[in-house]
Amino acid sequence: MRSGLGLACFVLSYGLVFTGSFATLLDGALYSDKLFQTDSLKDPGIEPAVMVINTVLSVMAYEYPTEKLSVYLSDDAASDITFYALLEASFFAKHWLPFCKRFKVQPTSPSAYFNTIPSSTSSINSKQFVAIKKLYQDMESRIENVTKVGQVPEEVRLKHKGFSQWNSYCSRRDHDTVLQILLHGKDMSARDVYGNVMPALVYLAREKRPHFAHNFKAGAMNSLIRVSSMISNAEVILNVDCDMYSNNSQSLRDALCFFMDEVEGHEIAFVQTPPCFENVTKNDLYGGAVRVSYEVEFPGMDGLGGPMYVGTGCFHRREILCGRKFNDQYKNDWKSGNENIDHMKEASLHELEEKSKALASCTYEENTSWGKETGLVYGCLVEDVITGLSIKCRGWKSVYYNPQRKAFLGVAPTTLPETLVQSKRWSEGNFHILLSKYSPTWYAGGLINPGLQMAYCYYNLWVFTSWPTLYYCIIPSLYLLKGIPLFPQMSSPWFIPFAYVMLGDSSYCLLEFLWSGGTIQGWWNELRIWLYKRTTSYLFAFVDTIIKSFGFSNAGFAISAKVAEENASQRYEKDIMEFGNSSPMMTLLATLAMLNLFCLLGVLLKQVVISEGNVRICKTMAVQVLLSGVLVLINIPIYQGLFLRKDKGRLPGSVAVKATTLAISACVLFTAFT
Ligand SMILES: O=c1ccn([C@@H]2O[C@H](COP(=O)(O)OP(=O)(O)O[C@H]3O[C@H](CO)[C@@H](O)[C@H](O)[C@H]3O)[C@@H](O)[C@H]2O)c(=O)[nH]1
Ligand SMILES: [Mn+2]
Repeated sequence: MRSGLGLACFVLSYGLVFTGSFATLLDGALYSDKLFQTDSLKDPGIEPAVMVINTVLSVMAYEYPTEKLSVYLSDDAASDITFYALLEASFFAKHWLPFCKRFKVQPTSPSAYFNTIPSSTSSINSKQFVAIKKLYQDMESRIENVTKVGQVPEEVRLKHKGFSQWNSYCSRRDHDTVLQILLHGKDMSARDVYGNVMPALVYLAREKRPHFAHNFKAGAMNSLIRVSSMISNAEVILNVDCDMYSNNSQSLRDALCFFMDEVEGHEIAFVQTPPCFENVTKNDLYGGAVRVSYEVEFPGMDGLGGPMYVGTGCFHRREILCGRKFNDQYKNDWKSGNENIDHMKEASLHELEEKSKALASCTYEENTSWGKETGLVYGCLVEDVITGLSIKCRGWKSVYYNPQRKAFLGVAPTTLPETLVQSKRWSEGNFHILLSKYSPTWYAGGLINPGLQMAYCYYNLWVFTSWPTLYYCIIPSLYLLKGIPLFPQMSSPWFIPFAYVMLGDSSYCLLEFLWSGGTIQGWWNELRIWLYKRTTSYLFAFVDTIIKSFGFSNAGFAISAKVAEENASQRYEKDIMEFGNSSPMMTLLATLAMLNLFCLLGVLLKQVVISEGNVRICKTMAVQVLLSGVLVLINIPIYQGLFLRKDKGRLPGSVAVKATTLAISACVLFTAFT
């Protein structure tokens, strides 16, 4: 394979602290006890610097000609601690990269590597292993100390000119662009310990001002696209979230092969790898692995023009991301790429920095097509999916690349509230696409494959599934309590279609799940999450979208937490569900669980008291009993969380009171007045 293509890796980070405008009341309530408190520099933060640099180091160590590789870190919190960590990483990389090359290290994220390879069984020369591990641990503890203190020590600040850029810094939402080229081929000192060229390494915190929308991740990506076009202008861009690391140092070459394919390569805009997570447990309590999507749905879409762009672990062709329309002439157009930066060849690094800084200013995009036709599309909570769709509508295809050794591994949410908030963001974003300019229902018609149109709709219509699900969680149980059958009797032929749908659907889903590598317990857990997402996330996303469309609030990107406190992690490992707050979402879930419990208990009690025997109820209302029964069984973790557990992750007493009162009132009112 020709190794001529340049690659820019974008690592996106929100930095050490939680920032950004929180828009919705619902999110606000949900996050109030967890995230708002992290708004202090001393907090370990939701995206720890050590995690971020591990991502950076893992992509720097790709098996690829280093002079063609540049890595950009976007720090949306503009934290000097993250900058300090990156500076440390740039020194450590001088040892780490040659070590990875020499011993074919996998994964190339040092922390993941040291965690997976116990030193005793290592086949690697143990002296070198011990030495590099020590270097890493020393660096890690220095960074952790600085994070704990919340301040970079004065003597370190004085040693690197980059820190002076924080002199004019006001707050995370109000600061100049901070840009520092830490490693670059032009700089003779940017060599590893054996004197080899290293990949370029750039720190960027784009300018932010209170009165300018920063457009969250999409805004950060667009700044990176521009800044990198000045510094390296590589033809291919890879973007990785800071909570993922490269787990397969070959995957970059493989991905580029798709673009360079002589027959179809010219049609391909991006190559998406599945987001996989290293922290999902065997039975995947929160359904974080999204198995069926990545093992069944995405390969399906691959046959219809290619999968969606899902934001991380995706290789893009720069020009196409910047708005280029498809035409057949695009073939073999690779060489034209780097003319743009030829004129920069003579410039000094300082000049490069200054020129690039201007591209990350918050006024740069005014009256331009950035965020509309150029770069990532703004205004949608799943900026990636809408951007991918817009690219497809311009005539391009994409490729799904799912190598055996996963290309990237990340962190999935480890609590129920986080899972539900993330899913709310996704479903809200997807609903937004349905209503947007690029709606697959009308705009995309004729532009993309009808099958792909349907696939997009499948995701875009998520929010609507909340209504039937809520109906089935409430109404049949209430009618059961009242003694009114809603479904055909078991002896009636009309029962057959119901039985067919119930059995057919659940056994098909189960098989699909097992086939995708899951366990039976995992399927049951996923069924629970399926239910919880539909009754809370999707409902709240729907309501929020309506409220927003009347202009009452703006969309906000609720960042997913990346670290959990010690006890919570232990519970996570043991598959004990973590609730831990009294948000409206938790109250709603608890109320539905209590309602079903009361209805089922009520009806059983009636059977005992009015000794008509169990025969009648089984005959006339079997489906309702089954439905309530399954709902009660699936909600067992909620009952435990409400009444049996004492740890911090349980449901608070106030939720128990609210849920019980609401559920009893619903039962009483329903039986009395209908
Ligand atoms: O204003 C922002 C907000 C987020 N990010 C970064 O965006 C990434 C994704 O954010 P995260 O909180 O981790 O969200 P997830 O729910 O884990 O992300 C999934 O969903 C997002 C869309 O909702 C996609 O963009 C992501 O790629 C996908 O992994 C992280 O690296 C963040 O640092 C920014 O740089 N700036
Ligand atoms: Mn994430």
